[in-house]
Amino acid sequence: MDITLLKVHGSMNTFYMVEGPERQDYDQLALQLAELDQGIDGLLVILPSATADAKMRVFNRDGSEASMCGNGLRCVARYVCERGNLTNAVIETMKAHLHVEKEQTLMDGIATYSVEISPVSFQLTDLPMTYDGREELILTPLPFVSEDVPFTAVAVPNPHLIGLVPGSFQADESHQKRWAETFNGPNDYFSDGVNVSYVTKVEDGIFVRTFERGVGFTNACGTAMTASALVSCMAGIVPYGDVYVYNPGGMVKCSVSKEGDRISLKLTGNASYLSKHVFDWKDTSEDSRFVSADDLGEQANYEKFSRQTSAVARQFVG
Ligand SMILES: N[C@H](CCC[C@H](N)C(=O)O)C(=O)O
Repeated sequence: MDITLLKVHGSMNTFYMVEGPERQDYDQLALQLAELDQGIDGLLVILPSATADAKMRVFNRDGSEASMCGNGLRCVARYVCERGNLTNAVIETMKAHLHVEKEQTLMDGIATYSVEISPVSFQLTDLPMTYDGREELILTPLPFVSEDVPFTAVAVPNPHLIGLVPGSFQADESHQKRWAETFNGPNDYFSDGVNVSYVTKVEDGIFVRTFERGVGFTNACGTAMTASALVSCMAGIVPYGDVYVYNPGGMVKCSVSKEGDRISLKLTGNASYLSKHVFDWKDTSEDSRFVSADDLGEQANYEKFSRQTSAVARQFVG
Protein backbone atom coordinates (compact mmCIF):
# COMPACT_ATOMS: atom_id res chain seq x y z
CA MET A 1 0.00 0.00 0.00
CA ASP A 2 1.53 3.37 -1.01
CA ILE A 3 1.49 6.00 1.76
CA THR A 4 2.87 9.56 1.79
CA LEU A 5 5.43 10.40 4.50
CA LEU A 6 7.00 13.70 5.49
CA LYS A 7 10.43 13.53 7.12
CA VAL A 8 10.40 16.29 9.72
CA HIS A 9 12.34 17.55 12.73
CA GLY A 10 12.07 19.72 15.79
CA SER A 11 15.59 20.69 16.99
CA MET A 12 16.93 17.84 14.83
CA ASN A 13 14.79 15.29 16.73
CA THR A 14 13.77 13.60 13.48
CA PHE A 15 10.63 11.67 12.59
CA TYR A 16 8.59 10.39 9.71
CA MET A 17 5.10 11.89 9.89
CA VAL A 18 2.03 10.29 8.31
CA GLU A 19 -1.63 11.35 8.16
CA GLY A 20 -4.03 8.43 8.12
CA PRO A 21 -6.98 6.59 9.66
CA GLU A 22 -6.80 4.87 13.07
CA ARG A 23 -5.04 1.48 12.72
CA GLN A 24 -3.50 -0.97 15.16
CA ASP A 25 -0.22 -1.50 13.31
CA TYR A 26 1.47 1.91 13.27
CA ASP A 27 4.03 0.44 15.69
CA GLN A 28 5.03 -1.97 12.91
CA LEU A 29 5.40 0.97 10.50
CA ALA A 30 7.64 2.72 13.04
CA LEU A 31 9.80 -0.39 13.37
CA GLN A 32 10.09 -0.79 9.59
CA LEU A 33 11.03 2.87 9.03
CA ALA A 34 13.61 2.71 11.84
CA GLU A 35 15.14 -0.36 10.22
CA LEU A 36 15.25 1.32 6.79
CA ASP A 37 16.44 4.74 8.06
CA GLN A 38 18.98 4.88 10.93
CA GLY A 39 18.57 8.66 11.08
CA ILE A 40 15.08 8.79 12.57
CA ASP A 41 13.96 8.79 16.19
CA GLY A 42 10.38 7.69 15.62
CA LEU A 43 7.03 8.04 13.82
CA LEU A 44 4.34 10.71 14.24
CA VAL A 45 0.79 9.81 13.22
CA ILE A 46 -1.86 12.46 12.52
CA LEU A 47 -5.38 11.06 12.95
CA PRO A 48 -8.93 12.42 12.85
CA SER A 49 -10.39 13.55 16.20
CA ALA A 50 -14.02 14.01 17.24
CA THR A 51 -13.01 16.55 19.91
CA ALA A 52 -10.04 18.47 18.46
CA ASP A 53 -8.56 19.67 15.17
CA ALA A 54 -6.56 16.42 14.98
CA LYS A 55 -5.11 13.62 17.12
CA MET A 56 -1.39 12.81 17.43
CA ARG A 57 0.14 9.44 18.28
CA VAL A 58 3.92 9.05 18.66
CA PHE A 59 6.04 5.89 18.38
CA ASN A 60 9.70 5.59 19.33
CA ARG A 61 12.05 3.87 16.91
CA ASP A 62 11.77 0.67 18.97
CA GLY A 63 8.01 0.63 18.22
CA SER A 64 6.96 1.64 21.75
CA GLU A 65 4.18 4.25 21.90
CA ALA A 66 4.62 7.32 24.12
CA SER A 67 1.98 9.62 25.56
CA MET A 68 3.65 12.79 24.30
CA CYS A 69 6.39 14.25 22.09
CA GLY A 70 7.17 17.96 22.33
CA ASN A 71 9.37 18.29 19.23
CA GLY A 72 6.99 16.09 17.26
CA LEU A 73 3.92 18.03 18.35
CA ARG A 74 5.40 21.21 16.82
CA CYS A 75 5.67 19.43 13.46
CA VAL A 76 2.10 18.11 13.80
CA ALA A 77 0.97 21.62 14.76
CA ARG A 78 2.48 23.02 11.55
CA TYR A 79 0.83 20.35 9.41
CA VAL A 80 -2.62 20.82 10.99
CA CYS A 81 -2.43 24.65 10.90
CA GLU A 82 -1.29 24.72 7.26
CA ARG A 83 -3.92 22.09 6.31
CA GLY A 84 -6.72 24.21 7.77
CA ASN A 85 -5.18 27.65 7.16
CA LEU A 86 -5.13 28.15 10.96
CA THR A 87 -2.76 30.10 13.20
CA ASN A 88 -3.67 27.99 16.25
CA ALA A 89 -5.29 24.64 16.93
CA VAL A 90 -6.04 22.00 19.56
CA ILE A 91 -4.38 18.59 19.20
CA GLU A 92 -5.69 15.52 21.02
CA THR A 93 -2.88 13.46 22.58
CA MET A 94 -3.01 10.32 24.69
CA LYS A 95 -3.58 12.15 27.98
CA ALA A 96 -4.56 15.72 27.11
CA HIS A 97 -5.90 18.13 24.50
CA LEU A 98 -3.06 20.59 23.89
CA HIS A 99 -3.07 24.09 22.45
CA VAL A 100 -0.62 24.76 19.61
CA GLU A 101 0.13 28.04 17.81
CA LYS A 102 2.08 29.43 14.90
CA GLU A 103 4.76 31.83 16.18
CA GLN A 104 7.11 34.48 14.78
CA THR A 105 9.96 32.64 13.04
CA LEU A 106 13.13 31.97 15.03
CA MET A 107 14.93 33.06 11.89
CA ASP A 108 13.89 33.69 8.28
CA GLY A 109 12.69 30.55 6.60
CA ILE A 110 12.25 28.52 9.79
CA ALA A 111 8.64 27.60 10.55
CA THR A 112 8.18 28.15 14.29
CA TYR A 113 5.40 26.82 16.52
CA SER A 114 4.61 26.72 20.22
CA VAL A 115 2.96 23.79 21.98
CA GLU A 116 1.45 23.39 25.43
CA ILE A 117 3.13 20.72 27.55
CA SER A 118 0.62 19.21 29.96
CA PRO A 119 -0.30 17.60 32.31
CA VAL A 120 2.64 17.87 34.76
CA SER A 121 2.96 15.54 37.73
CA PHE A 122 5.65 14.92 40.34
CA GLN A 123 3.80 11.87 41.71
CA LEU A 124 6.16 8.92 41.22
CA THR A 125 3.14 6.74 40.45
CA ASP A 126 2.52 8.87 37.34
CA LEU A 127 5.86 7.96 35.71
CA PRO A 128 5.83 5.23 37.13
CA MET A 129 8.84 5.16 39.45
CA THR A 130 9.33 3.08 42.61
CA TYR A 131 11.98 4.31 45.01
CA ASP A 132 12.43 4.00 48.74
CA GLY A 133 8.68 4.15 49.39
CA ARG A 134 8.68 7.82 48.33
CA GLU A 135 5.78 9.69 46.69
CA GLU A 136 8.04 12.27 44.99
CA LEU A 137 11.71 12.73 44.03
CA ILE A 138 12.52 16.44 43.71
CA LEU A 139 16.10 17.81 43.58
CA THR A 140 17.33 14.79 45.52
CA PRO A 141 20.44 12.67 44.84
CA LEU A 142 20.05 8.96 44.17
CA PRO A 143 23.04 7.81 46.26
CA PHE A 144 23.46 4.59 44.28
CA VAL A 145 23.90 6.77 41.13
CA SER A 146 25.81 9.75 42.52
CA GLU A 147 25.86 11.83 45.69
CA ASP A 148 26.63 14.92 43.54
CA VAL A 149 23.64 14.94 41.17
CA PRO A 150 20.24 16.16 42.42
CA PHE A 151 17.59 14.28 40.42
CA THR A 152 13.95 15.15 39.82
CA ALA A 153 11.34 12.69 38.52
CA VAL A 154 8.49 14.31 36.60
CA ALA A 155 5.78 13.22 34.13
CA VAL A 156 4.81 15.70 31.39
CA PRO A 157 3.01 13.32 30.94
CA ASN A 158 5.72 11.00 29.57
CA PRO A 159 8.30 10.06 32.20
CA HIS A 160 11.49 12.05 32.79
CA LEU A 161 14.41 11.79 35.20
CA ILE A 162 16.25 15.12 35.25
CA GLY A 163 19.75 15.44 36.74
CA LEU A 164 21.43 18.81 37.38
CA VAL A 165 25.10 18.18 36.60
CA PRO A 166 28.43 20.06 36.24
CA GLY A 167 29.87 20.36 32.71
CA SER A 168 32.19 17.38 33.30
CA PHE A 169 29.17 15.04 33.16
CA GLN A 170 28.33 16.47 29.70
CA ALA A 171 31.77 16.20 28.13
CA ASP A 172 31.84 12.48 28.96
CA GLU A 173 28.36 11.03 28.41
CA SER A 174 29.26 7.59 29.78
CA HIS A 175 27.74 8.24 33.23
CA GLN A 176 24.40 9.29 31.72
CA LYS A 177 24.49 6.41 29.23
CA ARG A 178 25.16 3.83 31.96
CA TRP A 179 22.24 4.89 34.13
CA ALA A 180 19.83 5.57 31.26
CA GLU A 181 20.48 2.06 29.95
CA THR A 182 20.01 0.68 33.47
CA PHE A 183 16.65 2.44 33.94
CA ASN A 184 15.45 1.37 30.48
CA GLY A 185 16.38 -2.28 30.98
CA PRO A 186 15.19 -4.73 33.64
CA ASN A 187 15.33 -2.64 36.86
CA ASP A 188 13.61 -2.07 40.19
CA TYR A 189 12.84 1.65 39.70
CA PHE A 190 11.21 2.36 36.32
CA SER A 191 8.93 -0.47 35.21
CA ASP A 192 8.07 1.36 31.97
CA GLY A 193 11.47 2.97 31.35
CA VAL A 194 12.26 6.70 31.53
CA ASN A 195 13.81 9.51 29.48
CA VAL A 196 17.03 10.59 31.25
CA SER A 197 18.33 14.17 30.88
CA TYR A 198 21.48 15.83 32.23
CA VAL A 199 21.19 19.60 32.60
CA THR A 200 23.96 22.19 32.94
CA LYS A 201 23.67 25.96 33.40
CA VAL A 202 25.08 28.02 30.51
CA GLU A 203 25.43 31.77 30.15
CA ASP A 204 21.90 32.63 29.05
CA GLY A 205 19.99 29.48 29.85
CA ILE A 206 20.62 25.74 30.18
CA PHE A 207 22.12 22.94 28.11
CA VAL A 208 20.22 19.63 28.04
CA ARG A 209 21.29 16.28 26.65
CA THR A 210 18.71 13.47 26.72
CA PHE A 211 18.90 9.70 26.45
CA GLU A 212 15.39 8.93 25.26
CA ARG A 213 13.37 5.89 26.26
CA GLY A 214 12.85 3.74 23.19
CA VAL A 215 15.52 5.58 21.17
CA GLY A 216 18.85 6.38 22.93
CA PHE A 217 20.74 9.69 22.80
CA THR A 218 18.90 12.15 20.53
CA ASN A 219 19.75 15.64 19.32
CA ALA A 220 16.92 16.97 21.47
CA CYS A 221 13.82 15.83 23.35
CA GLY A 222 11.10 18.46 23.57
CA THR A 223 9.32 17.19 26.67
CA ALA A 224 12.70 16.67 28.35
CA MET A 225 13.90 20.20 27.55
CA THR A 226 10.68 21.65 28.92
CA ALA A 227 10.79 19.48 32.05
CA SER A 228 14.45 20.45 32.48
CA ALA A 229 13.55 24.14 32.24
CA LEU A 230 10.90 23.65 34.95
CA VAL A 231 13.34 21.84 37.25
CA SER A 232 16.02 24.51 36.63
CA CYS A 233 13.51 27.21 37.67
CA MET A 234 12.58 25.21 40.79
CA ALA A 235 16.29 24.88 41.64
CA GLY A 236 16.81 28.64 41.24
CA ILE A 237 19.32 28.09 38.42
CA VAL A 238 17.28 30.30 36.06
CA PRO A 239 14.36 32.62 36.78
CA TYR A 240 10.78 31.55 35.97
CA GLY A 241 9.67 32.86 32.57
CA ASP A 242 11.27 32.22 29.19
CA VAL A 243 14.18 29.77 29.51
CA TYR A 244 16.49 29.30 26.49
CA VAL A 245 17.38 25.64 26.24
CA TYR A 246 20.38 24.59 24.16
CA ASN A 247 20.87 21.04 22.94
CA PRO A 248 23.02 19.19 20.41
CA GLY A 249 20.32 19.88 17.79
CA GLY A 250 19.86 23.61 18.34
CA MET A 251 17.89 25.77 20.75
CA VAL A 252 14.29 26.14 21.91
CA LYS A 253 12.43 28.51 24.24
CA CYS A 254 10.60 26.98 27.19
CA SER A 255 8.12 29.26 28.96
CA VAL A 256 7.68 28.23 32.59
CA SER A 257 5.14 29.74 34.96
CA LYS A 258 4.11 28.58 38.44
CA GLU A 259 1.22 30.16 40.35
CA GLY A 260 0.78 28.28 43.60
CA ASP A 261 0.56 24.64 42.60
CA ARG A 262 -0.49 25.50 39.05
CA ILE A 263 2.36 25.00 36.56
CA SER A 264 2.07 26.12 32.92
CA LEU A 265 4.63 25.02 30.33
CA LYS A 266 4.99 26.06 26.70
CA LEU A 267 7.66 24.91 24.23
CA THR A 268 8.52 27.11 21.23
CA GLY A 269 10.85 26.07 18.45
CA ASN A 270 11.26 25.07 14.82
CA ALA A 271 9.02 22.68 12.91
CA SER A 272 11.10 21.84 9.84
CA TYR A 273 10.17 19.66 6.90
CA LEU A 274 13.14 17.80 5.36
CA SER A 275 11.62 15.71 2.60
CA LYS A 276 8.47 14.13 1.18
CA HIS A 277 8.35 10.41 0.43
CA VAL A 278 6.04 7.81 -1.11
CA PHE A 279 6.50 4.57 0.84
CA ASP A 280 5.18 1.20 -0.34
CA TRP A 281 4.17 -0.28 3.03
CA LYS A 282 4.12 -4.10 3.00
CA ASP A 283 3.98 -6.60 5.87
CA THR A 284 7.75 -6.71 6.37
CA SER A 285 10.65 -4.25 6.01
CA GLU A 286 12.18 -6.67 3.48
CA ASP A 287 9.20 -6.12 1.16
CA SER A 288 8.52 -2.45 1.98
CA ARG A 289 10.38 0.23 0.04
CA PHE A 290 10.65 3.96 -0.56
CA VAL A 291 9.17 4.71 -3.97
CA SER A 292 10.23 8.39 -4.11
CA ALA A 293 11.96 11.10 -2.07
CA ASP A 294 11.77 14.86 -2.67
CA ASP A 295 13.90 17.32 -0.72
CA LEU A 296 11.84 20.26 0.55
CA GLY A 297 14.76 22.68 0.77
CA GLU A 298 14.32 23.88 4.36
CA GLN A 299 17.39 22.38 6.02
CA ALA A 300 19.90 24.99 4.82
CA ASN A 301 18.05 27.70 6.77
CA TYR A 302 17.87 25.51 9.86
CA GLU A 303 21.60 24.77 9.69
CA LYS A 304 22.32 28.51 9.50
CA PHE A 305 20.26 28.94 12.69
CA SER A 306 21.83 26.00 14.49
CA ARG A 307 25.36 27.17 13.63
CA GLN A 308 24.60 30.25 15.71
CA THR A 309 23.16 28.33 18.65
CA SER A 310 25.47 25.32 18.55
CA ALA A 311 28.39 27.44 19.81
CA VAL A 312 26.80 27.00 23.23
CA ALA A 313 26.37 23.26 22.78
CA ARG A 314 29.89 22.88 21.31
CA GLN A 315 31.44 23.53 24.72
CA PHE A 316 29.94 20.18 25.70
CA VAL A 317 29.49 18.11 22.56
CA GLY A 318 32.60 19.11 20.65
N1 LIG B 1 11.07 8.96 23.91
C1 LIG B 1 9.88 9.60 24.49
C2 LIG B 1 8.88 9.95 23.38
C3 LIG B 1 9.42 11.02 22.44
C4 LIG B 1 9.57 12.31 23.18
C5 LIG B 1 10.55 13.28 22.57
N2 LIG B 1 11.03 13.00 21.25
C6 LIG B 1 10.03 14.70 22.67
O1 LIG B 1 10.33 15.54 21.79
O2 LIG B 1 9.36 15.01 23.69
C7 LIG B 1 9.21 8.63 25.47
O3 LIG B 1 9.28 7.41 25.26
O4 LIG B 1 8.58 9.15 26.42
